[in-house]
Amino acid sequence: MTALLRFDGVTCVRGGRTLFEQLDLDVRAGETLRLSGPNGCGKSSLLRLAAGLLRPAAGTVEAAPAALADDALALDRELPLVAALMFWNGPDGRSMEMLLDTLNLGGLIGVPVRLLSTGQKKRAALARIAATNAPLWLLDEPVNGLDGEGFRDLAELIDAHTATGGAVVAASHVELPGDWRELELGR
Ligand SMILES: Nc1ncnc2c1ncn2[C@@H]1O[C@H](COP(=O)(O)OP(=O)(O)OP(=O)(O)O)[C@@H](O)[C@H]1O
Repeated sequence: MTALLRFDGVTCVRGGRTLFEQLDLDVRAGETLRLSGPNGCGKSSLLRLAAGLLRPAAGTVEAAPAALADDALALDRELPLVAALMFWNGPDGRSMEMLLDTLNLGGLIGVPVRLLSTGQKKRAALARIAATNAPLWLLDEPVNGLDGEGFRDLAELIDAHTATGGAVVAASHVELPGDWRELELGR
């Protein structure tokens, strides 16, 4: 199996504080990894390292093309939802119609992004990730704001992604639907 993410002896320092040291990690095609641990232990920082947005203080990070969903919605707030999402629709990305349907966003395609509710924005962020053709999904607290149905929709999206050779790394304080390998930081 191909590794879509590999950390080799990675040390992460932020604001002069060492969050983790000498971390080795492999995430392969078809795998899902949940990052857990207390507030401030470095879960989001690990995702940013994987996305190439942060440099390790030591060690190396190798990653396949990645899509990150964190606090930044990264969708034009003034555009109707479907137009904002189309910006991210990679040439080999999933069909937008199928995505909107899976995430129960079909009725909102003409609504400007800024008017979406918290849970709808979360769904839109997940649609953005899935609209790219990035094999590695990096999700920061993906179920925050989602209702029970959203939880199931996320599971369906992740299953489809891993079944087609993708991988997912998610930082979450709560259990996520499906089978996840777990990495606890800050111990
Ligand atoms: N830009 C920055 N400059 C300096 N320190 C930062 C920066 N961003 C984050 N930190 C610090 O790095 C540490 C880890 O933050 P991070 O967001 O990775 O934690 P986390 O495990 O995701 O936390 P939470 O569970 O609260 O989301 C925190 O102490 C935070 O204050």
